[in-house]
Amino acid sequence: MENHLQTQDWGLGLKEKHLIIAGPCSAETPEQIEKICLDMKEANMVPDVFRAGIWKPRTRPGSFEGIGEIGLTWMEIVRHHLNVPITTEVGNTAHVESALKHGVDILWIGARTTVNPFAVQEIADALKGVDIPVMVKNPMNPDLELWRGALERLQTVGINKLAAIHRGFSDAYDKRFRNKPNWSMPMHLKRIWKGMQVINDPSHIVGNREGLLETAQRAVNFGLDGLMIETHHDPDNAWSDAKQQVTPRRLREIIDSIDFKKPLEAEQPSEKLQDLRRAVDHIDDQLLDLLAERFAIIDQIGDHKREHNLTVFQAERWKAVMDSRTQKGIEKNLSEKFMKELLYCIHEESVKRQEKKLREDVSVKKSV
Ligand SMILES: O=C(O)C(=O)C[C@]1(C(=O)O)C=C[C@@H](O)C=C1
Repeated sequence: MENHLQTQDWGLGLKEKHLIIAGPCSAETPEQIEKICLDMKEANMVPDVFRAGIWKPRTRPGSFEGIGEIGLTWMEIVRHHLNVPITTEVGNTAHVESALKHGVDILWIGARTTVNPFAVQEIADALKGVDIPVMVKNPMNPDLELWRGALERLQTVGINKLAAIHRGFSDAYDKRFRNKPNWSMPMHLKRIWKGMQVINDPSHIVGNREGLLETAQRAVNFGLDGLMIETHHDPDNAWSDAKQQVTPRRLREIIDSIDFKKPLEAEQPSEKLQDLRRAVDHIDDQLLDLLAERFAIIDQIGDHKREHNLTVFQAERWKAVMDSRTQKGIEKNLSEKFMKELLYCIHEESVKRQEKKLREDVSVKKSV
């Protein structure tokens, strides 16, 4: 599925790269909305898009679950002061109807909704025939197909103005993050869905104010297309997500500290870069030849195992291979994690190849 419209073609006057989406976690009162807008202007931090949560999915009942539809009437205040498009999260058909009634410019689907194809389909059905951009946050769990599937469900009903948001993934053990980032997943999404822009949401990834800059910078380094950062005039007293919101002034500092890299595609690579890339091409060719050679030998070992009735998986040998190669890799300045992942991958392929041969052999025997 491709040929969706990118942010710069949404008809909202947005740019292509490094969109800044900011605003409070939740709309609380008209006064709060106005104060945030005024502080944004004062700090010279008017975002490209203003965000405000109206309905908040909370983990447990009892905490503030959003102000509801009335908050949408306050968005006129934003239009008056900032004159930028407005986005809010929708989690069901009623939210969609209400958001459309009040002229919300961009919708987003949250992680807790993306995870449920029934819910996404209901929202998509409610949007049939409507011309509105929709951004889809990654599901709670790192499941690329589920993320892609949600975008496809929207495109199938005719929503063509699409973008994705990486807000990290729930992780029961790693408590360094509120939602652990998985940088390879948005990059993978961009690879399989050409032109898909991915906004990064460092607020939900780090869950505090201190780590925002570092995570935002990493997102830019990984080539993501924009940032969504929760912004409140008085973060400590925010009604939701108080710990991770920043003032417009602080947001200005964060944005000014980020080193926005140039997109390389836009210009001709220098002579030096071209030389270095040629060297990489050459090494990759050699790597592939060596891998092909290794697997040719693996196939011979497979034949031998079949003839001598040996199991494909050889735990002791494999442990020795893993340990020695990992150690050698570390000595050559390759990370242990990388070495282990690479070796697992190679081993899995070896086992699959040998096992396939064994199966073929069984089916030949059966047919004679
Ligand atoms: O040494 C073997 O028995 C092999 O088949 C090779 C190999 C490998 O890829 O290095 C593959 C499978 C075994 O579990 C152990 C090692």
